[in-house]
Parts: sequence; structure tokens; C-alpha cells
Amino acid sequence: MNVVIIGASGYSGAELASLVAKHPKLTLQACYVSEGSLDKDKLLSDLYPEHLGLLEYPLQPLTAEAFQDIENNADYVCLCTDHKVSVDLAPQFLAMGKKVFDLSGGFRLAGNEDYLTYYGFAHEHPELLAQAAYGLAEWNSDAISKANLVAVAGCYPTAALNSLKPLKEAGLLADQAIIVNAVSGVTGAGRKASVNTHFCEVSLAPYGLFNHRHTPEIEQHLGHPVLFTPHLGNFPRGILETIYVQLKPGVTAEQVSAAYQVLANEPLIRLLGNKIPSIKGVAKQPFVDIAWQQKGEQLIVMSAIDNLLKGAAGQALQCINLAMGEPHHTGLVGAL
Ligand SMILES: NC(=O)C1=CN([C@@H]2O[C@H](COP(=O)(O)OP(=O)(O)OC[C@H]3O[C@@H](n4cnc5c(N)ncnc54)[C@H](OP(=O)(O)O)[C@@H]3O)[C@@H](O)[C@H]2O)C=CC1
Ligand SMILES: CC(=O)N[C@@H](CCC(=O)OP(=O)(O)O)C(=O)O
Repeated sequence: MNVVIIGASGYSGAELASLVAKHPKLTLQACYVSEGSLDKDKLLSDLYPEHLGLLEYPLQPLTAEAFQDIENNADYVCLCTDHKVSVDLAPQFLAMGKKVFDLSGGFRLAGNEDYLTYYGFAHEHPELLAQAAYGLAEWNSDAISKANLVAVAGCYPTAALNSLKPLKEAGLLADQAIIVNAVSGVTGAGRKASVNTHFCEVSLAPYGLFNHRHTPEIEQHLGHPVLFTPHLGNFPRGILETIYVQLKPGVTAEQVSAAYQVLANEPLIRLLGNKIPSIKGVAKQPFVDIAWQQKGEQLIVMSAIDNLLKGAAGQALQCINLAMGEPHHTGLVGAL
């Protein structure tokens, strides 16, 4: 299958380009940036020298001619672009009959009101929201394999949902909101220069209190209220979440362990029991590491992922594998 990547010069796009280029059943057809990009015509390996010899692909401007090339040659189009850019581009590629894998948040939420409230824009194509399959690979494989538009799950939600859905499905959660405290590395904010992500400015600080767009994403795909607070930390990649859960009265440790067994055979999920996960354990790895400790009806769940792999490009590749009828972890386990 021929894959094109739009936004290939960005952190998630370059990561996905490297996964596609190494995949046994995919061909990286072409890499695109915006028409006016400062990086156009550079090689991707000039920007990412760690991929010298692998990503000798020119970053092509997304011109009218590029759209024609994509229509003629691509099977799968991956959008590694800002939410609004994705909302604009996805319908154009869907109209060409392409399968679209969007890494942005442009199609993850249920309704236009959520986009106004949490994204700050009115959705231009609300009719596509119901058609998009939510790309949380381990939990939605049937819908992902059939969909023309896959909204690959967000980074913080991927860590939270994989940790909490087993408990929700087993009916172990008390009604109150779950508190999700999360720390992300700076690549989570993208490659574009900004003061907030400047080397001398980043330390450890919360942001997005009460209004981060991943709050509704987690709530909608979990079916439970959360109080989510992200933090920016001074490391390049990885997300660690510490999640405070009130269990229903009388829920035992055995019931909690049994609930997590639903993930026990998943190749990209590592259940650590009562060990402690870390950024070091997942950086540059495709896994979600999940651990928990319980005292009475209080449960603390810890979850770690690499934001660019399981939180973006790795999960996008899982979705592409599902669309091809391949095992979802092809090209991810033992291959990075
Ligand atoms: N970073 C992360 O950890 C994660 C990111 N995501 C999502 O993935 C998407 C990309 O994120 P990230 O890789 O961090 O972003 P970056 O800012 O690192 O990269 C964005 C890319 O989009 C390109 N681009 C910008 N405007 C256009 C346009 N109009 N047409 C075509 N290409 C364009 C940029 O190149 P240029 O401007 O030079 O054209 C660049 O290649 C976002 O929606 C983000 O929310 C999802 C999960 C995790
Ligand atoms: C550290 C940082 O800034 N992280 C980003 C989240 C990463 C991302 O790009 O979000 P999606 O997963 O929704 O695409 C943020 O908080 O906006």
C-alpha cells in the first residue's frame, strides 16, 4: 500500500515516515509540507539526521499538482497537521476515495459545540464527525478496520483510556470524577518555535486547567467524568499520567487485577502490576505501560507512553495495519 504523509516535517509526521519506510507491507510514496513551508524541497533526513539513509525524501509543497499526484498514486493519506488544517484537508482526500488517518483532534469529538468550546473554531465538516472511527487501536479495531476516516486518538487520552477502560468495563468505578494528572515532554507541543517551549523557559508547570481539549476526548470515549490537568516537563518525549480513582464500595484487589486481564494479551500493552512505570521505560518505545496500587477503595493508576509513538505515529500505524487486515502491531514490535 502506498502511503503519503502531509505534515511530514513535524515531530509526529517524521516519526510516522520512519515507521512507514521500515514497514514490510507499506511504501512511503511521498512527504508533504505546506505550500509556503520554509522546509520545502529539503530532505527529511536533513531535518532528522538520525534517519540519514532511511528518509531521503524531499519535503514537497502541497500544491495543486501534489493533490493530483496523491489522487493518482496514494492508497492511504496520513494527516500529521494542525486540527484546522486536517479538517480542511480530510474531505478533499476522502472525495478522492482515499483512506485518511488523521493524527489531529479534528475528528475525535462528537459535536460541533465541543469544537467551539475546546478548540476555538466552528467545525467546517460536522457531518464527518459521526463517520470517523476513533483510532484507539486496542479498543476499536472493528470500526477502524472499516472506516474511511480514522481519528487517531490523542496522546494524553491514549494513556488515560487504556488505563481506565478496563475498570469502566468491569463496572468498578464510583460515580465521582477521576483525577488525571499528566506530564508531557516538549515534543508534545510540536516542532514549531514558541516561547513556551523555548529551552530556557521550560521547567515543570501545569497548563490548560479545566479547559484542555483532551478533557472531553477522555470523557466521551470513557463515558465517565474526569478532572484532567496536563503539565509540561523538561524532557523531549514521553507522557506519564498519575490517575486517582475512587472505586465502588467493596471492590477488591482481585477484581481490579481481573479487570486488567482484558489487556493481558495485547502486544503493545505492558501490565506492570504494582511496579512503577517511567518515561525512561517507554521513550522511543511503542508501548503503554500500566501499573496500579490500591488502598481500600482508593486506586492510583500510573500510565506511561511515548507521545510520538503510542500517542501519535505508532498508534496511527496500528490503525493502518488494521485497515490492511494485518496484525495491529506489525512494524512496531521488535522493529524500532
Ligand atoms: N506531537 C505530539 O506528541 C502529538 C501530536 N499530535 C497531533 O498531530 C498533529 C501534528 O503534530 P506535530 O507533529 O506535533 O506538529 P508539528 O508542528 O511538529 O508539525 C506540523 C506539520 O504540519 C505542516 N503543515 C503546517 N501547515 C500545513 C498545511 N497547511 N498543509 C500541509 N502541511 C502543513 C508543518 O510544516 P510547515 O509548517 O513547514 O508547512 C509540519 O510538517 C497535530 O494535530 C497534533 O495535535 C497528536 C498526538 C501527539
Ligand atoms: C505538551 C503539549 O503541548 N501537548 C499538547 C498535546 C499533544 C497533541 O498534539 O495533542 P493531540 O494528541 O490532541 O493531537 C497539548 O497539550 O496541546
